[in-house]
Amino acid sequence: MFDKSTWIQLPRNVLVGHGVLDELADAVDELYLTGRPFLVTSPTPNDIAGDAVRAQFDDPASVTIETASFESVERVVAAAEAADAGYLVALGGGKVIDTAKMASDSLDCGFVSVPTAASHDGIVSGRSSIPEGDTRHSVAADPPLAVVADTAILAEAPWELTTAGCADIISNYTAVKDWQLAHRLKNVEYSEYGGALSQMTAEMLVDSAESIKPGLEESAWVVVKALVSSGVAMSIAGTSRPASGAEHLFSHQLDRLVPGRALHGHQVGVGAIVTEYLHSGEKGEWRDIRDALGEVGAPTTAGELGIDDETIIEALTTAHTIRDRYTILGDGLREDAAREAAGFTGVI
Ligand SMILES: NC(=O)C1=CN([C@@H]2O[C@H](COP(=O)(O)OP(=O)(O)OC[C@H]3O[C@@H](n4cnc5c(N)ncnc54)[C@H](OP(=O)(O)O)[C@@H]3O)[C@@H](O)[C@H]2O)C=CC1
Ligand SMILES: O=C(CO)COP(=O)(O)O
Ligand SMILES: [Zn+2]
Repeated sequence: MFDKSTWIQLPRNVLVGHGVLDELADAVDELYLTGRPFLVTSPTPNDIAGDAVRAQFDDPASVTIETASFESVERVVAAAEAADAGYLVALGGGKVIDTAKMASDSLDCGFVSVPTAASHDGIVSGRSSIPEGDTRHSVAADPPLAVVADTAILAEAPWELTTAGCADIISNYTAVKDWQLAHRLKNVEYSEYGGALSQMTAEMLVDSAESIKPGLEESAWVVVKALVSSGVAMSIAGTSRPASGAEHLFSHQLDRLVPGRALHGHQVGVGAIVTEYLHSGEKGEWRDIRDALGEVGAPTTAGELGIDDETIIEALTTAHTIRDRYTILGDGLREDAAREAAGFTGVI
């Protein structure tokens, strides 16, 4: 008997372009949402666009969070319940969107994603990435009902946020390789569509790398479209596997060892250089990854991340413990192998 089934959830409206923030209320109207709008944001995004969002709604309520954590999710849920919120509007970077995504799931209400930085591919994904103690959960959560990505705001954000988004996309190369490896060795379910879309998204971004330059709004356009596409790949796959492999485990471990030191996208990019070396060896494609990162202006070394060599080695040798996700790291990278890989690739 044929017994496969799948449920792919995607946003209904995706608005990307100059000034689309002004169309937020129209995009929300189209969704037939009812009740009081509740804005979830963080300090900088609130300063940049909080008032512009609030001005479009009657009687909005809001909360500001500082970290992506289960405590923040609980705080948002409690504040939204107290405000009798009908739906959430997430205005900010990855931590705000992940927190609002989980809170809306818990509140059983819809949410709308309004990214202020083209820094990560969680903008439309059906996953939340939340750290807890020694581990980091990739939690299934309904994706946004709509995404409103104003390229005027994204282009004004510090350039490093955009290069972090590029690196999060470039890391799809190694994430897909890890997923295919886990499929072959551990029979992990693999989605051809999810894998192909993720890989194609990385290829298209790298092919456009020349046009990704600071000060050009078109760069924000190219990058945010790739981030949307990568998020769709995760939604198709029903897992973050298309966009998160060993390079992400390495970055999550860095978040524990040296919290807040470097951006998520920058860390996963440097991680991808090393894990590509582990996949394909000295003559392999790690140079292509490094050069693609370099071309968009993302870090390629520990020094550029502002992280010392020993912390890089500790993260590489312990990354496999972060979660039960089989990758090229297997049951752990030996310290001498980690030094060889990071040294040969020039990461340390
Ligand atoms: N769910 C998923 O599928 C995915 C989730 N992620 C997660 O997303 C997070 C990374 O996202 P990222 O956006 O890098 O991290 P943050 O949300 O922490 O944002 C990074 C910094 O940028 C600031 N900021 C945001 N917008 C602007 C702006 N327009 N101008 C100036 N500063 C701005 C933030 O300010 P402030 O401090 O005030 O917030 C913050 O200091 C990680 O937690 C990662 O795990 C990443 C990829 C996929
Ligand atoms: O960052 C992600 C994809 O870019 C997903 O994060 P996780 O590794 O927590 O699933
Ligand atoms: Zn990522």
